[in-house]
Amino acid sequence: MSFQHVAIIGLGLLGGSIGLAVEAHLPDVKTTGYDADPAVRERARARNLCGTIADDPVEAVRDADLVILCVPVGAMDAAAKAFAPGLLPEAVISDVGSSKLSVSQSLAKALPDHTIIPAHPVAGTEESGPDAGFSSLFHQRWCIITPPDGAAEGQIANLKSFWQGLGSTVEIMDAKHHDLVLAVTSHIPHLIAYTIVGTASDLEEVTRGEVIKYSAGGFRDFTRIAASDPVMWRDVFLNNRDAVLDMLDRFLGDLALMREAIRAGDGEMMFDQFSKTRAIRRRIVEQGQDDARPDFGRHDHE
Ligand SMILES: NC(=O)C1=CN([C@@H]2O[C@H](COP(=O)(O)OP(=O)(O)OC[C@H]3O[C@@H](n4cnc5c(N)ncnc54)[C@H](O)[C@@H]3O)[C@@H](O)[C@H]2O)C=CC1
Ligand SMILES: O=C(O)C(=O)Cc1ccc(O)cc1
Repeated sequence: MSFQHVAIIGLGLLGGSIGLAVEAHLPDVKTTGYDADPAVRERARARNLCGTIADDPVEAVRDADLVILCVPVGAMDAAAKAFAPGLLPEAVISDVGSSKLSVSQSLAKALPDHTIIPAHPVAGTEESGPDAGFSSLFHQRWCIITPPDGAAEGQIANLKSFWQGLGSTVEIMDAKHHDLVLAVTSHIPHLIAYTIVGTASDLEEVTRGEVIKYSAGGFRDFTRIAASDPVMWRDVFLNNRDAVLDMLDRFLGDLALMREAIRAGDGEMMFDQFSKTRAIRRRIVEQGQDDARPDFGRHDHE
């Protein structure tokens, strides 16, 4: 049986978007939301992000058959402990965290008597907070579900059809593998953006306004990513340390090869490398996965 009452814990970009998407696509499913920040709850009420906004985490999950944690990965444990006393015994617990292994382990520890099926909608923007959410965020985006060993097939299928209902394509993956793949496709790109924007602004010359003035170059694309939420990304690097360090070593090795090519004037090496990466970009665009434009798909954004 599919879920009938979803509790959403954390009403920022992801939580708010889930609330709006359920209303738009699964109107028979009831939603109750909760956020630890009263100002966020107020905005959530004003925007009707959920059918009901509760002022208490225990009240928020009462009667819910699916609870989705939409808080920074470092806050999952505290958020789960706060609503635990209100849970139905049969409630399924899921989340949307950007890293999966440590979240899976901390939720299993915080809620030992419940079924936990973590997930990661690979859909987002650099914005955050209750005003950032929009109902089409998950359209034609991947959602990766990472069920622990022994999770009930029926509950996995229910979660899968929930995300399909919001417009996503679902993939099932092992949590550790997820963390390795996302380290290279999402976490390290964010780290590079944060670093290059920091490096540029630390330089004496560019602090005189030139960063902004000439930002039409490649730098501008990095500034979008580097504007992402600092709490969320701090938590991702604290919680996916091993996979990020592993992939960072690989990346730094490749960067050192590029430095050598530049030092040696090896134009052939650079041309070959840049041609390969251009082909990758063209493949992504052909597959319709170019969502880099900030306003992509936000038809209902207020
Ligand atoms: N921003 C993005 O593009 C994406 C984010 N994610 C993941 O989704 C999760 C949420 O991210 P966003 O919605 O972007 O963040 P956000 O900052 O927009 O919203 C998070 C909300 O959680 C609330 N919160 C923090 N601790 C809490 C607690 N203990 N109990 C209740 N509420 C609490 C905050 O007050 C805030 O309103 C993170 O785990 C992130 O890794 C996943 C995919 C994309
Ligand atoms: O804004 C962007 O380009 C993103 O990469 C959004 C994003 C951020 C974190 C995720 O776990 C998934 C997607």
